[in-house]
Amino acid sequence: MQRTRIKICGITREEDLRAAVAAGADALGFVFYPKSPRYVTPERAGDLCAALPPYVSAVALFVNPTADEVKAVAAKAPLSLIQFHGDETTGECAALAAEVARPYVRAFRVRPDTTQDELLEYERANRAASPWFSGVLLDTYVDAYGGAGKVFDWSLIPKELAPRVVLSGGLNVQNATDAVVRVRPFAVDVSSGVEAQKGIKDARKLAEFIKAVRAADATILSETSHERIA
Ligand SMILES: O=C(O)c1ccccc1N[C@@H]1O[C@H](COP(=O)(O)O)[C@@H](O)[C@H]1O
Repeated sequence: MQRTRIKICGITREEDLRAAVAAGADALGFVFYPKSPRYVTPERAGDLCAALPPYVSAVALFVNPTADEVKAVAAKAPLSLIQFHGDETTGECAALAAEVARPYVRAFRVRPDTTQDELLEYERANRAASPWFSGVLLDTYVDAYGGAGKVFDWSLIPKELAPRVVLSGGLNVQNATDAVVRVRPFAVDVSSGVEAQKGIKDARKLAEFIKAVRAADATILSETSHERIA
């Protein structure tokens, strides 16, 4: 069993970046969607990324970007991965990622009537579309693009897809352990659940969130080693 990877999204300040890294985050997200309260300019992201140690990834989150916007970010900040979180098409994501030669995850915003077949087909089609496609991120459908703090029904996630997905949408200190034990995703992504206010992280919530995910990892490990012995 691998440990669950953790991304903290919506970093706008160096002290939050340092707190997330100190707490054990694997990846940090920078939001390049001007309407978000967590928006940072490409220049600001570049400055913040200068404080990143090795082996911690920088993720660039876009909502319906132009090629020039993606290129401007790639030129200013050392991003490892793109997160497309808007209404981009499969082909647009593939073309934009190829243009800057970066892997990407693509958000699917889950509705109450989303089917398991729809989610499996979404992953299949994206994987077929581009060698830069890295995986599906599942968020909750709301009347906005993201960072809304709303949970969706995790039982909609197909069992065979779960080990490859990034689970997001309304995760927080209270539900993180349960989310990981129930879904067993590859990674989790949190933004508003570890904030003191919009765009400002809370160092204590960050540390507790990461502890809660690690507690889930320990539970899963002990369950799987019991299964192996039995
Ligand atoms: O964080 C934002 O401001 C944001 C804006 C536009 C699209 C996505 C955004 N964030 C992503 O939304 C999900 C869920 O966030 P939350 O934990 O429920 O607040 C997450 O993947 C963020 O990366």
